[in-house]
Amino acid sequence: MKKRALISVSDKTGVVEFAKALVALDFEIISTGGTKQLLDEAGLTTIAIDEVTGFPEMLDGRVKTLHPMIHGGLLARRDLATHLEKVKEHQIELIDLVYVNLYPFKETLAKPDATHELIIENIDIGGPSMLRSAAKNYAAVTTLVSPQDFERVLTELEAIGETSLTTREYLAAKVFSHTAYYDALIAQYMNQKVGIQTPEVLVNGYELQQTLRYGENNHQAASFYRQPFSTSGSLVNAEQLNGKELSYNNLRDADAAVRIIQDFTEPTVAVLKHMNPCGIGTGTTIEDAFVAAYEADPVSIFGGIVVLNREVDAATAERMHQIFLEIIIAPSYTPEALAILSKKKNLRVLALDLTREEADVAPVELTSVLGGVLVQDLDTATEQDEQWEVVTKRQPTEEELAALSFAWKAVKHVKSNAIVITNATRTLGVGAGQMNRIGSLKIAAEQAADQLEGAVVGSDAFFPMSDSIEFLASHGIKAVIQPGGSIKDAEVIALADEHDITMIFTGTRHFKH
Ligand SMILES: NC(=O)c1ncn([C@@H]2O[C@H](COP(=O)(O)O)[C@@H](O)[C@H]2O)c1NC=O
Repeated sequence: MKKRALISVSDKTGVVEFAKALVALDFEIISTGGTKQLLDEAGLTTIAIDEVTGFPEMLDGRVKTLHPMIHGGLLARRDLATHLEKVKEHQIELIDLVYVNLYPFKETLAKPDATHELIIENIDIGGPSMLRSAAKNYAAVTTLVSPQDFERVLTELEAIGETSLTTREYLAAKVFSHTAYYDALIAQYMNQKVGIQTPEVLVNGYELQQTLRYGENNHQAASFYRQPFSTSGSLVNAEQLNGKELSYNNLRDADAAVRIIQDFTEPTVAVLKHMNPCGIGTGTTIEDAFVAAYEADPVSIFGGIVVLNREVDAATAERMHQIFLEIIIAPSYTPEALAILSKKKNLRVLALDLTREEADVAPVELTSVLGGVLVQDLDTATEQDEQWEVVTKRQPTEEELAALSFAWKAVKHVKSNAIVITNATRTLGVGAGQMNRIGSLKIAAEQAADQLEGAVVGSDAFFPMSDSIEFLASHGIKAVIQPGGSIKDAEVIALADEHDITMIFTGTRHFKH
């Protein structure tokens, strides 16, 4: 007896060739409306689904294959006499192979003018049902969701007249991932539609972007997955113009770099090491900004990641060419600049639109912990200085205010406890990740060294002790910006007044762990 294949696909790429190959292997083909029409036009003889079900396709295609004549043929266990007797009793013919791809739900969501009604119509019901029935019965049924697997299946059929159990099981695993991802997209859409922010179960789906050579260390396996709808300013959209493949650590550093630069509008360059900025500089041109970022820390830039928020010109490229760098990220490069940077074959050069996407809902980030994930809104807050409060008697000068604004934008991107010492155009000292605040302050001050005259300090969280103020006073610092909110605020303010220091409270904390 001939074997039976059921083919019902929305994306019809390659389906004619696949069906022809199956027919040549002595399969008969059952098919639904549009798919059948295409196959018939290609000269194949196929069986209409309603011939099998005895029911017309109805309700605008909402009901076509949802029928015991189909699901019985897919689900019946071939090793159980009772099952085989039952299908025989109901004249259900067994189906051996299924190729289904689903209504384009994701593609519909991506259309800017898609109505809710259209989106709902693009939820496939019959397709996933068939895939699940067939995949559950992988002991006997071969299930395909993608042309990727045509070759493997056809090769086995040609060689031994059937697919191997290993292949059927592998394909079933793919199917269940495929339908789960499809449903995750539907769940996400519906949650967003009705405003469920904290669903009972979290079913985010991701698509493989690339496998990585290894993770943080070379004994750790790693891969990179992208969200279904990647946002602009995200590394998944970066075009690599030169250099070695990005590693796990590169991706994390590059991501941190993109986050920093998105908070700056004027020509700005940030240099990072291990996800912390070692220098941030601004200028009237991108070359000026690079010089400022370089001068911020000419030592740590060695092996660093550089992100620039303007097109890279030849002059800036020439400066960067003089230094050993890991990655350069910018929106674009002049041909001359790219030619200069490409002289180093390992230097990773990425072109990326750095604009932060305006989202309808707050973008969230997931952080894994042992046994779960934490979900939070991205820290996209960039406070307006009108909301800031000068809590000391001394008011900032205009120049100090510009420097404090810069310091506040910079310190947000430094690991806590974070202290930056800056002027209005660049960082002078960065104290990152120390276990006490004064420790970070001392590191930043040591780096700023003889540049403290007129410099200001930014602190990502409040000063829990007045010792930091004593330190600032003894180093001649005259202006500080911090969130405020400590039980010792009054003491800290009084001490700042005593030393004629200006202090601004922003009211917003920027911890970064
Ligand atoms: N309702 C059903 O019984 C049903 N059975 C199959 N489909 C889908 O219909 C599509 C193919 O339709 P056509 O062959 O008419 O172009 C496939 O994406 C398949 O997943 C169905 N449609 C949606 O649920």
